[in-house]
Amino acid sequence: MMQQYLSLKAGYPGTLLFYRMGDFYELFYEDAEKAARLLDITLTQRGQSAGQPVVMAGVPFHSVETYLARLIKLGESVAICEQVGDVATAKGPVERKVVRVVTPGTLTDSALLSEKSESLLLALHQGPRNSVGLAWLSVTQGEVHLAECDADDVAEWLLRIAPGELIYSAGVSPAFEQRLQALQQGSLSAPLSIRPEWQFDATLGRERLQTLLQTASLQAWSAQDCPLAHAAAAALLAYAEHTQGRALSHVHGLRVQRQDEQIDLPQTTRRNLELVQTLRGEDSPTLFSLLDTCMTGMGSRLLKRWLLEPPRDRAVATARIAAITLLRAGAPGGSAHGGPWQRLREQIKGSSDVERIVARIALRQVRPRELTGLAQTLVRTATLSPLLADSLRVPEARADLLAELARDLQPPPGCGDLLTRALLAEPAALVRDGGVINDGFDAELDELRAIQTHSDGFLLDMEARERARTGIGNLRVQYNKVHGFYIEVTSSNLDKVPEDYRRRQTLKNAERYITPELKTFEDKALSAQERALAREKWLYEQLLEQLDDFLPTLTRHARALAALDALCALAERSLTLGWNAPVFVAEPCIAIEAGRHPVVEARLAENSGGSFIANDTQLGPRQRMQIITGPNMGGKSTYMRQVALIVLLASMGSYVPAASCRLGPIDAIHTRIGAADDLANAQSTFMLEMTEAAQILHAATPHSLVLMDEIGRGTSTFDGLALAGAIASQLHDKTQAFTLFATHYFELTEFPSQHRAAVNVHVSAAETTGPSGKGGHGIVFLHEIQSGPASRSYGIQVARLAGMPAAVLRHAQHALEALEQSASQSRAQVDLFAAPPEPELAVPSAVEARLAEIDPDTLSPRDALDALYALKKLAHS
Ligand SMILES: Nc1ncnc2c1ncn2[C@@H]1O[C@H](COP(=O)(O)OP(=O)(O)OP(=O)(O)O)[C@@H](O)[C@H]1O
Repeated sequence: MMQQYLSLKAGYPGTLLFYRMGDFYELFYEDAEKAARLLDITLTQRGQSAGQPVVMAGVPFHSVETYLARLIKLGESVAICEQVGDVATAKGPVERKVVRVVTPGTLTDSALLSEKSESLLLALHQGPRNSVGLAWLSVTQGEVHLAECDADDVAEWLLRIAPGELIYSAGVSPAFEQRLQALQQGSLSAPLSIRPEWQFDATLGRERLQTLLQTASLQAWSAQDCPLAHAAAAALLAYAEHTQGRALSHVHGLRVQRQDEQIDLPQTTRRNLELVQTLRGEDSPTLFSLLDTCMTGMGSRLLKRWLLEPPRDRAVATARIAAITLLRAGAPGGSAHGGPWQRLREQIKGSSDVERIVARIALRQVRPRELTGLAQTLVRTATLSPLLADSLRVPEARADLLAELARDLQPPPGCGDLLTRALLAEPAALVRDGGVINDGFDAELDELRAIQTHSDGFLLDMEARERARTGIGNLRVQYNKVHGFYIEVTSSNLDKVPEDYRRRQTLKNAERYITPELKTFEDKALSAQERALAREKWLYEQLLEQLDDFLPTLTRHARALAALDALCALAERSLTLGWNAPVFVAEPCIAIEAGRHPVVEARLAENSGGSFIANDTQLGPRQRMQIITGPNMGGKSTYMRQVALIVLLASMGSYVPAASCRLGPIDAIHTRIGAADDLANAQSTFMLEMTEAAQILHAATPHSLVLMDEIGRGTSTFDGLALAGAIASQLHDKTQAFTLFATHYFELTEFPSQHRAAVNVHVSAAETTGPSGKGGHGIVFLHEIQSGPASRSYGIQVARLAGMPAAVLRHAQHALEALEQSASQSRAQVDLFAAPPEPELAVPSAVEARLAEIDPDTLSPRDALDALYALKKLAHS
């Protein structure tokens, strides 16, 4: 057995091998030690192999899911090795095989997956000239994504895609590998797996994709010209198939993602705007947790994708908004109830996760109860298509989104019927136990089952006959799993036992016997049971084969169901939260009337902390920048974020929390908002602040929205002020992005007087007489954005609100007055925003000129070395 184990294990190095032995999965040697440490299970020793005691640890098979979940969470992979041979006939150890490998990026088991997010596997291929190919997929989803990018942008792509596991070639350069490892130890928590270099082959990748999609060319997906991504796809598919133990026959979709197709939402923006996670790393309250009232996991996952991947092209958002308008229509008096969305949602409610079930059918991992769930869902969703057509009067031929969904929502004919005929209404959890296939579906199974059913009658009959024959009134004929059939006679009646009874078992107060007649019956009944089980297994496999034909239609059905669910959620939100449809225009602008921050507003409503004060925003070619001042706690951050959230919601195709919103083209939302030190990456607050600001200055365009919150505050006043002024000038003059620039530097309120496209606005606050007339002044935040600069900063008043001791406040007030006096005498002579003198026109040095002539890609190693010596010489000459 150890030989068998070791040869299986050799195929799965670096993976924990769960070796099935009876009711346990056992692990041996290092695997056992590792599992014992990670799972806190007992390590034992048994027997000897090659003269050494065998170290082992095991987990019971019925609770394997719990252990798997814990290991996967820790980034481990597990190979599941089952007994596949016949235990009864096996000579030596029964045949075993690894049936699947469970890895963090290729999960398919509903118990291991999060309902609301995808588990993604991503392959990276390092190409020549600083370029990289990416390919990724969710095994439960049926779509492969491809992309190519610059090596410098890989981190941003990876953080955006957030894969659960990352694979790369053993042939990447050490520098590339180091970068990946640094990233993994930082913000990307995905485990890394190294695969052999030959698996990253572009031609192989293209062929594999073509086979999956059953086409001769990838042209229809505009995916023919990305060889680096093809190479990544080759390794991706090989690995995914290796883990599942079979081909991914349900993968029928392909998408090439290009950097300029989506609105760029860098990782900092996602974090700062708390889109799917709060700054503390919790799931709520976030924009997504507020939006997600979907009825199904598929709907939630799709909604999240819409939120995080808004396209730049407005066609998709326009179609979704039009669909939401139709779904809301007819709600009496604009109330939150009674629109078509509500009737549709009642039907969607309780639907199974068709998308994942489809994948599990294709991978032969589906459980009987998932299939009955699918059958019930198909019955429910069969009503959706006519309901959509009816309530919206959407003619089938119309080309809008809802009409398209209505078409795709028609369940594949015959599929539900096949499932209902084939499966019992409440089947057993596992096919292994039998009790899955419906009566009347298969004549042979029915016959085998009949033998078992008739056995009850036979036993009663025999019991009566034997009682009469022996005169033992309490004689019983029974069956149990361990001992089979037997006749039980209590001790007091043993003298009446006839000759032909053979003893089978002795109990405390009784004896159990078998007779030739009972033995013959037992053989027949038990073999019928065994044959029925085998027949059921076979029928189940046949059923899955038949279901394969429905997979493409079921995939479309699942997508349509998810999309309708997400649209209904957006319709419901828009009514419940009082949102309005945005309008897209061609000219660059962000014009918002009475905008609100949806999450802060909801929180205020929940805690009955007063109502949210709505604010307008006007940004356009003539007014591209707002310098926002006002007291701490006044609402500057809230205002800036609300503008970004409204822009994002509109771009994903949702109604928005504003009375009206006109939006021009947007290519990115950048944010620089103070957060905690990134200690893990050894960056100080100020370093991080400057790094993020620099990235924004490089990436932003006139179509970007930029949020800058208190830039420069991480260093000394003069440094900070000087940098903030210079950054504002760059954004205004060169980048020309729509910019919201909140600051506590009063000096910056001078900025608009010298920059035509900038204006001052401030959040208003009112001073009140101090609490209970004790002197000093209090402050009331009005949270209203008004034009012009703030008159003062109120820092000391806010400190008073925070409970600062009175002595400290008096001290601070005194110092403030002195500072203000000296500042007013010395300021004004400095022009913060004057452009610096141009640096002398630099003539390229001899070294630079020589460098420009070199093309590294055409150099042999020898030439490169020569060039290096030549450069060094030039530098010293
Ligand atoms: N428009 C508004 N209506 C109602 N309450 C608001 C509004 N804006 C902000 N608030 C409340 O004020 C609190 C503080 O707002 P915010 O953090 O935006 O202030 P800030 O001006 O950025 O402060 P600081 O300068 O200290 O960072 C919010 O948590 C929210 O409860």
